[in-house]
Amino acid sequence: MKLVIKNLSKTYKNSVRALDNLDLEIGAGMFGLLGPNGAGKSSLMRTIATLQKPDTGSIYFGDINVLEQQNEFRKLLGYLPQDFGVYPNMSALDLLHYFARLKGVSNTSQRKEIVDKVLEVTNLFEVRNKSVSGYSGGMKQRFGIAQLLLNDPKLIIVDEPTAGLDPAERHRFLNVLREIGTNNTVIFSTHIVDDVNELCHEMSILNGGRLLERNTPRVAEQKLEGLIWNKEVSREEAIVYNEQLNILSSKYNQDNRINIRVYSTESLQTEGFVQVKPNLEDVYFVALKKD
Ligand SMILES: Nc1ncnc2c1ncn2[C@@H]1O[C@H](COP(=O)(O)OP(=O)(O)OP(=O)(O)O)[C@@H](O)[C@H]1O
Repeated sequence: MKLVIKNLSKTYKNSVRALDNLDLEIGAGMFGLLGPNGAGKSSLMRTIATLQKPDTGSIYFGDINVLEQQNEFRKLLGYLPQDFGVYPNMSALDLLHYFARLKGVSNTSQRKEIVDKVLEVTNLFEVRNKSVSGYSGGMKQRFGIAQLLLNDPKLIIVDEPTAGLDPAERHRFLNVLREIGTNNTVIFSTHIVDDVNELCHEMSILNGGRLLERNTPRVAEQKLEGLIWNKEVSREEAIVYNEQLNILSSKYNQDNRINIRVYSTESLQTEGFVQVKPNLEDVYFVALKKD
């Protein structure tokens, strides 16, 4: 089923326009919503999850009018918010059985089957008898996924799930998402470019409540072919180039020199720059700069 968003706008009481006439269509698979802090990602996610109302616009999931038929839509939705509250001192197994009962799975053997399955998918089966309140950040995030999978959602929304995870936990988490993304529509927001790179077959960049780029990560990179230049410079040179050129990123290397990546439609070869293969970070920074 397709998610179709049209003309979505939201201005908060403090006059911040968090969503600005946004149009978006998302089909099956893993969709990455990439944007800096304050871009409006959570506002969009909360609006789709029917937790807040937009000022204008419509959202359809298949034939369901999301803003009008909230109860029907929520049965198909799994939502993992950016922060969720504190968990009680209960094991993952007991908590999932409890949630499953709340969701109406009253048959014991059926419930056991569902709970065991979501524990397997999220790689928590081994630690199912440990208290969730004692889980690491990554395990808690995976538990969040386990509990949203209980009612077999058709649309899954995860809002910045990898923020604050260490690299190993981040990878474990991304692997779980990859698994569930093969059979579902998953919208995944993040400010980490590599998350999208590793995971998403389609992506969009959000800034100031507007969508800047909608593409597959690879096609977005190809569009910058020939336009990205790299040079290793001193700190002083970097300051000068910063005045003259469109620097996308500057990274110190081990010799305390700086690799600058520049976007330029004109050749910078005579300046000693080397043309490099565009990456998704370039795509992201070019889109934000042009905005
Ligand atoms: N309830 C609210 N009341 C007023 N302003 C808000 C509210 N929620 C968000 N905002 C503002 O709206 C803008 C978009 O915020 P939002 O949380 O949607 O962005 P985000 O992309 O999720 O950012 P982050 O990565 O920091 O979570 C920001 O300027 C934020 O300060």
